[in-house]
Amino acid sequence: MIRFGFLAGLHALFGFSMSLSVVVPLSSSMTRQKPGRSTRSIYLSLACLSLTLHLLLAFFCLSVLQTACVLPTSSFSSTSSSIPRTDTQHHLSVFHSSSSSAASSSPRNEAGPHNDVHHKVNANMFPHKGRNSFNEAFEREKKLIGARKMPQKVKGHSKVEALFQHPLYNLPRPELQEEDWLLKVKTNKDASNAGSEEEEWEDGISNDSKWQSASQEKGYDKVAWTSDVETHPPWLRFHLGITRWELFNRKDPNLAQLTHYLTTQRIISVVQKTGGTQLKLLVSFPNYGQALLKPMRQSRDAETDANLFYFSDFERHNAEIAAFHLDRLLGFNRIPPVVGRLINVTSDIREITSDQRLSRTFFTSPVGNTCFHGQCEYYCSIEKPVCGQPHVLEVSLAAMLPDLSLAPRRSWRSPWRRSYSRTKLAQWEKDPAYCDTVKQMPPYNHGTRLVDLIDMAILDFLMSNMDRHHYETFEKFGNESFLLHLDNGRAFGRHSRDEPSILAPLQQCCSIRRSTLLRLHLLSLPGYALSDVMRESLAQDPLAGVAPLLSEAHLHALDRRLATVLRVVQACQGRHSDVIYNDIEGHD
Ligand SMILES: Nc1ncnc2c1ncn2[C@@H]1O[C@H](COP(=O)(O)OP(=O)(O)OP(=O)(O)O)[C@@H](O)[C@H]1O
Ligand SMILES: [Mn+2]
Repeated sequence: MIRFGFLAGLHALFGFSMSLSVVVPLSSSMTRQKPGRSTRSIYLSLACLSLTLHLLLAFFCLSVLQTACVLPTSSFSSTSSSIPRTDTQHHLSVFHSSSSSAASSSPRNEAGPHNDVHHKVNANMFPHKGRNSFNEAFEREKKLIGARKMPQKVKGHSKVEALFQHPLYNLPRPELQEEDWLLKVKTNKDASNAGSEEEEWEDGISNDSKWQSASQEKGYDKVAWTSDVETHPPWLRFHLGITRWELFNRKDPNLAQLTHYLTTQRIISVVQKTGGTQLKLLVSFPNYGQALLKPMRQSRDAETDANLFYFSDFERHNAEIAAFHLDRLLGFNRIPPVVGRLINVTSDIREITSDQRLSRTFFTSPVGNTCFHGQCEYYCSIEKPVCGQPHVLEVSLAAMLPDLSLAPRRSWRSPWRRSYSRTKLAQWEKDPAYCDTVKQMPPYNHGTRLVDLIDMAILDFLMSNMDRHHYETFEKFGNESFLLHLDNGRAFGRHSRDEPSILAPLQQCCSIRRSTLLRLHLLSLPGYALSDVMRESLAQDPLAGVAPLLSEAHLHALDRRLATVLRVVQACQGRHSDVIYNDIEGHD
C-alpha cells in the first residue's frame, strides 16, 4: 500500500495525466483478484488510495503553481544587471516616445505592472548602473536613428526622416553643368601627362637622399588614389562634391562616411590655425585629410555672461556642431560637416605637435590636468586654459574646405556687420532705410545675394549668433553661388534671451526666399518641430553620448525664435507686396 502510494506519488511527479492513466488500470486489476467479502475492504483501501493520490496531486499542483510564480522573480533578481536595463527601456520609451511601439514588441517590455514596480525600486538602488546602461541603450537607439536600415516602425517615426522626405527638401535643382562643380578630377589624359611629369621629377631627385619625402615617416599613408571615386578618401569625395549651389548633397552616402572618418581617424599632426581671433587647431589625418578643431572651453550649459560683448564671448565647440545640424535641417547645406570627438590632449596634441607656439603653452594644472592655451588674440592665456580631464577633452572637428590654392575663396564684409566697438553704432542701426542703400550696391542689386544674406540672418537669429562680420564664397562661382556659413562658434550662447537685431536684414529688406519661408513654416508644425528635429539630429553626434549637445532650454529657444521669424515675415507681408522671392517657380 505504502509502496503503491509511493509509486503513484512518483508518477504524480511526472504529471497529472500520466498519473491518472497509471491509477485506472491498477485499480481494475485489483478488483478482479479479490472478489466477495473482502470487496468492501478493498473498496475502502482503494478509496484511501484515491484520497492519498488526490492529496499528493493537490500537493504537487500547489508546488508547481508556486514555482511558476516564484521562478521569474528569482531569475529577475539573480541577474541584477537586467534590472536597470528594463529601467532603460522605460526611459527610452519616454525619451523617444515615437519608438515605443517598436520597443514594446521586444520581449523585455512584456513584463507587466508587477515588474514595473520592481525596476523602479531597483533602479533607485543602482543609479549608476542604470545610467550606464541608459547610455548603452541610448547608443543603440542612436544607431537605429542614424542607420539607413532602420526597422520600419522606428523609421516611420523619425521626424528628421519625415522632414527630409518632404517635397520641400527634394526640390529639383537645375542640372549641374561642368562649371557648376568646384573641383574637377583630372581626365585620364591629364593624369597621364601629369604622371609622366611627376615621374621625370622623381627620377631627377631619387638619387639624392635629402629629397626623400618626410611625410611617410610622420605617419601619412602612401597615396594610391586614382580617378576612380572608389579609391578616394571621404574628405576628398566631400571636396569633389561641392557645387555652385551647396557644399554637399544631403543624400550623398559619403556624408556619413565623412563624419565617421572625422570621428575615428588617428590624428598625426596638429598646429595652431592662423586667422581669426580665438584658439583653433588644424589637425591632419594619415591620408591627408584635415579638420579644424575648436576645443571645449566652458561647460555646455554655461550661458554667456550678460556683461560680455558679442565680440568677446568664448567660442563654443558645441555651437559649431549644432550650427551644422541646424543649417542642414533648414535645407541650406552651407556649413562644412562638423562632428564632436573626445581627444587626448597629451597624445593627440602635445606629443605630436611640431608647433612651438602651441607646445610651449602646455602645463599641468594644480589638480593634475593637462592644459594649454596656445597663442592668439582672445583667451589665449594661462588665466583661460583649455584643460583635459586629466587628458580627455571634448572638441569639435570641422571638415576642411579645399585648400585656397585649389579653390580660392572671397571674403565679403557683411553690410549688417556690427561696429565691434563699445560706443559706436553701425550705419544699419541708425538708418531704417538702410536696405534701400544696400539694394543699390553690387552684388546685392542682382540675383539672389540679398535673399542669401537674409537666409544667413535667419540662421544666425535662430542660434543667436551676433558674430557674422564676414561671409565667404568660392571665387570660381562668381556672384551666382551660395554663401558659406563658416565660423559659428559664438552661436548658442544664450537661450533665455533673443537678439532681434540679428534679424535686421529681414526686417529692413522685407524679402525672403519662398523655399526658405515654406521650410520654416514646415518646421513650425508639431510633426516636424524644429526643436524635435534638432534633438534627433544632434543625438547622432558622437558627443551626444557624453551629454546632449544642446540643452532643452536651447532647443525650446529655437521654436520660440522660429515663431518670431514667421511673425516678422507676416508683418512685412502686411506692409509690402513683394516680400516673397519666388525661387521655386514652376515647382508647385
Ligand atoms: N571648415 C573650414 N575649412 C577651411 N577653412 C575654414 C573652415 N572654417 C573656417 N575656416 C577659415 O578659418 C578662418 C578662421 O576661422 P574662424 O572664423 O572659425 O575663426 P575665429 O577665430 O572664430 O574667427 P573670428 O575671431 O574672426 O570670429 C575663417 O575665416 C575661414 O576662412
Ligand atoms: Mn569666430
